[in-house]
Amino acid sequence: MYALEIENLCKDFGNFGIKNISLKLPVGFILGYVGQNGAGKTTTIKLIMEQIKKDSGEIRVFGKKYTDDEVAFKDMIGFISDENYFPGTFTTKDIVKTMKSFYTSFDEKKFKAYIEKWKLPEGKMVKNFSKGMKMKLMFASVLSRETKLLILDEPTGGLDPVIRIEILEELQNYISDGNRSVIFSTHIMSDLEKVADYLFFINEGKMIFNDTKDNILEGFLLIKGGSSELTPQIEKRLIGFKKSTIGFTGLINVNEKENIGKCFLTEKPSLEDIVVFHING
Ligand SMILES: Nc1ncnc2c1ncn2[C@@H]1O[C@H](COP(=O)(O)OP(=O)(O)OP(=O)(O)O)[C@@H](O)[C@H]1O
Repeated sequence: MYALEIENLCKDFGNFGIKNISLKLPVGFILGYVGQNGAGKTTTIKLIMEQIKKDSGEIRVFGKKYTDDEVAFKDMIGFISDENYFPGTFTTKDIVKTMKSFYTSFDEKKFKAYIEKWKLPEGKMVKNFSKGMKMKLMFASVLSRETKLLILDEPTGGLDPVIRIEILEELQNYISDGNRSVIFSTHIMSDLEKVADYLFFINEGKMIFNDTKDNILEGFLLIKGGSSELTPQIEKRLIGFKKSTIGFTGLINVNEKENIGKCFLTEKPSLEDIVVFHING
């Protein structure tokens, strides 16, 4: 069984669409959902959460569809978006009251421990919290429930490096018993390098690649050569490239190495290189 299984998911908005997306996230792992602004990350997340209706396809969380049992489906999921979803006038006390009324598994003691650990002010209204404090508050509320899958839409965007690292550590703790999984969208490649086990790269609503992070890093090579070496034959083998005054750098599939000849310098790409050259290509 998979923590999250998506099969042939489609949603057409007219000028944009999610086009036949499929993915499988095994239990006990973290998947990074990557793509440019407007690539379709939030739309995919909203489709999983049934905040918008899909046109076709199947979505299962731990084997269950939303339509099997809405409450049980939502109970399994902890959702965090990059925007605070608590009313601005709420204090931590109001959050406890609300969470208790919605979720039987909400553990007030655990919540209070997070509030203390992260030094979140108890009397202050949420609207007066900083961005990092609001994000920690959402994490505290979600992590104080019994969930199996965290779905996070840019949870670390706009946060300082210290808070980002704390949050990434929480994600690793969350999956450490091997029974839970995380999917998170992000633009921050260093966060993916730190914690993601799997990567899904979406562009213009379509899947570009989807594999373990290690396979993706091993699957491509950077090649470097002089300007005159960038012949049309070489160019067509490149996934993407950039030119400089003295030469070019391009990305190839690792199994193209034999076909491009030996005159080029090769280097292992970073995740950022892989993503950027795919987009430029
Ligand atoms: N309800 C809607 N109706 C019509 N178009 C929509 C709707 N929701 C999203 N879109 C379009 O879908 C496209 C993808 O948007 P989405 O928010 O999924 O991108 P994203 O990858 O999350 O981008 P970002 O990184 O900027 O958050 C955009 O062109 C957006 O305008």
